[in-house]
Amino acid sequence: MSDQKSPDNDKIEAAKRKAAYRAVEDHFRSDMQFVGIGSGSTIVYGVEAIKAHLKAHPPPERHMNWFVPTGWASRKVIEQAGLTPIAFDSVPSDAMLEVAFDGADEVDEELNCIKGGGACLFQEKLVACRSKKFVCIADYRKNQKRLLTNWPSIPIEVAPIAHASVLRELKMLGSPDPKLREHSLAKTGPIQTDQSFYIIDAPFKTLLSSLDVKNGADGSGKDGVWDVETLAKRIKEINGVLEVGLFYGLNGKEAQAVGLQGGQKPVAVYFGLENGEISVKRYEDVEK
Ligand SMILES: O=C(CO)[C@H](O)[C@H](O)COP(=O)(O)O
Repeated sequence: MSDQKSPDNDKIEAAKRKAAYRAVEDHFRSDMQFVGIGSGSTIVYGVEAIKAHLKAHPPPERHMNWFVPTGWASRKVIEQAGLTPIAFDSVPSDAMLEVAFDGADEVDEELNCIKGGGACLFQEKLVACRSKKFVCIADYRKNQKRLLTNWPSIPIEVAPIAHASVLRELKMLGSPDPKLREHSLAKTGPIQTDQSFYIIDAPFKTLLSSLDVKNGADGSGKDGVWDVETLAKRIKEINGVLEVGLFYGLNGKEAQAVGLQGGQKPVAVYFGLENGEISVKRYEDVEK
């Protein structure tokens, strides 16, 4: 039976909504031209907040706000709010997105994220990396010291023809039981992404951070213990993998400071808390 109306669920939804409004208040302006919109249940509140902001602060005359979706569902959310979508590949090549708002499945204390619970990780990473800044919105359940604490597995997008060999290689990397994601009605088969690819969910031991490695921990995969960056790169090397749902490395501001286009990590994560407050983790405050 669904727990859609349980008090816990109400608390979670209220936390997401509050975090979304604060993130939009801090990072959205009506004169922005290209804005990325992620996927999932939390970003729906982000779009609601953007719509409210535009109503209260209309854009300059003849100015267009374009919203770049990260998949079919995200495009629907944009359209239903009466906002104007633009496909990622229609954004002019000399333009950056001013900001991208998106959710996450889990966030660690370095702001590394697991994404892809909703199977949209490939386009979410494209959009994050084309944005001056990725701003993440989440509720208190997602806030953990290390990745794979509460969230059980890493979503990986794979070419259908390669799924069996990718499963095999993931086991060789120490994932005890990687699984092809299927529809809840199993007879309809594996779920397909917006690229018509499959998703594999691969559990691993709780991941180390880059600070752990700096402090001497071994994240090379020996005994099945990995750090976020080493594992993400190793999985991405597997033939047939399109993208891995670990967002790590530089964020947009850090990337631009060294002459790169953009980064995978958020510049800030807005967590809605159980008590109705908001906790903001900013990259400036992360111990390096
Ligand atoms: O990565 C994602 C989709 O692929 C989502 O951002 C992530 O799964 C969070 O979703 P929700 O806001 O529903 O908890």
